[in-house]
Amino acid sequence: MRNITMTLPTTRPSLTWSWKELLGLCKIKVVAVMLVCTAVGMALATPGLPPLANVVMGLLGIGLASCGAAAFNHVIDRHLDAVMTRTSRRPVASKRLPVVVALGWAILLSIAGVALLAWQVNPLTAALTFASLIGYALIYTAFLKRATPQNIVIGGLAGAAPPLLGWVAVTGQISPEPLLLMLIIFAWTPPHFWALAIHKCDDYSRAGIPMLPVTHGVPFTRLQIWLYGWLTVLATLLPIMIGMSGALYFLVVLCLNARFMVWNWRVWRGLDSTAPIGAFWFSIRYLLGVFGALLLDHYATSLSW
Ligand code: HEM
Ligand SMILES: CC(C)=CCC/C(C)=C/CC/C(C)=C/COP(=O)(O)OP(=O)(O)O
Repeated sequence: MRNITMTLPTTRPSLTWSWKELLGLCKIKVVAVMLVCTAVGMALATPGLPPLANVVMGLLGIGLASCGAAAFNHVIDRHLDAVMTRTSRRPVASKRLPVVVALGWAILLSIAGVALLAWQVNPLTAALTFASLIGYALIYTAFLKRATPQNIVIGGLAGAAPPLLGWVAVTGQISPEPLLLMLIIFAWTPPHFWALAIHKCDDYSRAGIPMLPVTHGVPFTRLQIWLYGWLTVLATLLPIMIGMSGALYFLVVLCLNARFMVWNWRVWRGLDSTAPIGAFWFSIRYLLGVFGALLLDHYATSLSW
């Protein structure tokens, strides 16, 4: 009797855990923040409200493709993930989910997302989303991540694409404004990620991944975070300089930038061992704050017309 109860959970895999594991491949929280940036790109693309169909289908398609890219990352990185404490409990790395199932899920999500965009939104959005998917799932994950400490800088282009994708989903064309929004995320990625990489340096070292703190040391990485922090601050001021955003955005971003740079300063000066992980978590609130301010300012200006 005791034997039966102990073996039941492993011999009877049910659909319930399968769905939970499949969802676990999607990096839901990261994709959710990306979709916020996508939605802001959509909103800023037009003076009034963007067409509802483009918004719904665009967010759905870009969301599905991003989840597909994340699932590919879980499959390709399964051996590295298994070695790192932060990632070893992931579904494929821990062998709870078969590789073939995860791969099928990644392909299904990616095809569904890109096809939906091509069919219901426009071909340019589908093409750019596909390029971002390849950029993250293949170029970053399978190649750059293992090859160079600049992996996240180059790979950051794919992660920075969401506001451009949102803009193109509404207008059907690429313009300079969404490229500025992309630049904000692109410059933000190194302070976002290298702060975590310092905190998890031993993990990356053990897995043999050439992240900057592993290859060039923690003090050099702290300096890079400080410098890219300033680049991010400059990038957030560009929408004001070109007249895309106004006083409300400026005020919010001033406060956010001050806090962001205090965190980056604490990391740079190496004041305490908790600064890097604190800076990492703040970076996410910061990005949401900057994009929230862009949205608020856009509609505040529209309403006052
Ligand atoms: C190449 C670019 C990027 C790299 C290398 C990177 C790296 C990471 C890593 C390693 C984590 C920890 C994940 C975990 O423990 O599960 C993380 C978390 C996170 N990242 Fe990034 N990231 C990048 C771009 C982005 C972008 C573009 C966004 C959003 C627009 C984003 C939003 C987030 C969020 C919201 C979390 C927290 C997830 C959670 O709470 O589980 N990241 N990032
Ligand atoms: C279509 C489109 C916009 C695609 C972008 C897809 C996407 C989910 C990008 C997320 C960026 C990210 C979390 C990188 C970390 O990967 P990592 O492998 O370094 O981190 P890990 O060790 O936590 O897996």
